[in-house]
Amino acid sequence: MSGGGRSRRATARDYNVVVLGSGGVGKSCLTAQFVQNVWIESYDPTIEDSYRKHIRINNRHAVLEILDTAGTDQFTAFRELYIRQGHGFLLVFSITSMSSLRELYDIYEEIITQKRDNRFPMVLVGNKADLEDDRVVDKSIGFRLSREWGIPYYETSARRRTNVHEVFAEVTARMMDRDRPVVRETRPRPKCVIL
Ligand SMILES: Nc1nc2c(ncn2[C@@H]2O[C@H](COP(=O)(O)OP(=O)(O)OP(=O)(O)O)[C@@H](O)[C@H]2O)c(=O)[nH]1
Repeated sequence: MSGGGRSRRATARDYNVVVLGSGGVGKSCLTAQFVQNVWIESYDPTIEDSYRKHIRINNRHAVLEILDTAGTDQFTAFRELYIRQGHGFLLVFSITSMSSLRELYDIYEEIITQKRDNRFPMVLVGNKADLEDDRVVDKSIGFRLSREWGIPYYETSARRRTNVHEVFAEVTARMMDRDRPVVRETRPRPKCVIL
């Protein structure tokens, strides 16, 4: 490293964020909105996509390597590998599908078992919150589960760009907090907008 002051970017830490959840819940749309500010109307099942994005949280800079995973059943074999790579996870379901929420139970268990840590950085994400008329998962269920798991719950709409940045900011803040030794400063929580 050259003399003089190190740039802020040079001190940035890389984090792997893995976006998990069943097929069609909106993992790719959330990721595309966060990384590229674009909305994707069509459904093209993902095999695996990764993105790189710089983010600044409470004056600290991080580089996120975001892995948008496949939700369809034939790819569950890869989940162990995804989990091994992750420093933080977005657990995504659709508020229009109770089964998509149920499928997260196994994923959550797999994470805490593999990481041997039930405080691992994770955020529970109820997507498609713009489809209120089709809602089958009540907000109270999401909040109850998030309390049980000890992780935050956000409702998002990739379509309307609601809370998209917030969920990535929240998991990043948690990954950063985890890196800190002993004394933790209190940080303002990223604002959560519930639709
Ligand atoms: N109304 C609405 N539709 C959404 C939202 N997010 C995603 N969708 C739609 O849901 C469909 C599936 O979205 P994807 O982002 O491809 O879902 P995925 O979870 O990545 O699916 P897999 O790749 O199969 O795992 C697409 O037609 C999207 O346009 C949302 O917030 N609101």
